[in-house]
Amino acid sequence: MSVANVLREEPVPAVTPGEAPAAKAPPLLRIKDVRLEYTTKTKTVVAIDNISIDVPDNQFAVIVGPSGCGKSSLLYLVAGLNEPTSGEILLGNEEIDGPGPDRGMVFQSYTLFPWLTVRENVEFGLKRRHVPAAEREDIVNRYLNETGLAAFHDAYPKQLSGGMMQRVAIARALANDPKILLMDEPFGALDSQTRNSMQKLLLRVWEQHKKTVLFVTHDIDEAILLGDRIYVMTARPGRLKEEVVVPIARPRNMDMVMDPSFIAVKRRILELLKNEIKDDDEH
Ligand SMILES: Nc1ncnc2c1ncn2[C@@H]1O[C@H](COP(=O)(O)OP(=O)(O)OP(=O)(O)O)[C@@H](O)[C@H]1O
Repeated sequence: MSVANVLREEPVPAVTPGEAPAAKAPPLLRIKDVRLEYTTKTKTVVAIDNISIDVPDNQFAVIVGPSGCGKSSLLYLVAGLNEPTSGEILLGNEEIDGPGPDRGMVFQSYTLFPWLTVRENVEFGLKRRHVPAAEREDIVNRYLNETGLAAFHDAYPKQLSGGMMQRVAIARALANDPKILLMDEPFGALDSQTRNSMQKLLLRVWEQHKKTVLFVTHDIDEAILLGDRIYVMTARPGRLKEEVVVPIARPRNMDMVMDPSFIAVKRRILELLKNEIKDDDEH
């Protein structure tokens, strides 16, 4: 559901969110005073301004914000695909200065290698790191099973639906055992039914591994369903408006979208976004 759609929903009674269990682990990801400018021939655009975020280990962190506020740009900085104009980003205690296998990426667009089978795609990073064949096979089989792909292990990407391709992308990212999974609207191109089943799958897989995730989405329901904490950004230049902790117990499922605690969090996020969405068309 888009932000605009959510904003048109009927009002619901106000409910105060309860306290979430405090995150005990120290931050795995530290984004410190980050500013990002894009300079083109004619102008300089400040995409992100002075963002500081600490994501604790084993947390599912979600970024929401108006279109063009710098969500993908922030994820690309964490991925090491671009550098901040100022500020720094630390993973563990190390400053990020380029892409690395400690970060697994899943994008909205399909990024599988078309010439490799499902199995070979999932195996790709393991092979590059010279993981022994028997171990590789165990790891790949495990993730193929967990993502429901075992029966399709010999298929090529062009034979798969969008949802199936994203399953492969998730399995491929997890097989490398990254410290953090970076997901940029991974279900944004899927129809709503496939999207729901992918959310279910991701919840199931995440409950199992509790891998730290940084997930970008426009979909507020998706953010609350998946996230432990949601970072709400302002319109461009993107700044952190508020960190909203999601006080909803796990395991979670789709039925929870009608729970008072879910609705209370949604109201809070919509309130935070209300003044930001107005500028949407300018980007
Ligand atoms: N390579 C680039 N050169 C110049 N400007 C850019 C570049 N990439 C992004 N921008 C601008 O930076 C701002 C942030 O873009 P970004 O894609 O990070 O936002 P977003 O929040 O992910 O947007 P959306 O929700 O629409 O996907 C936008 O105004 C965009 O036009």
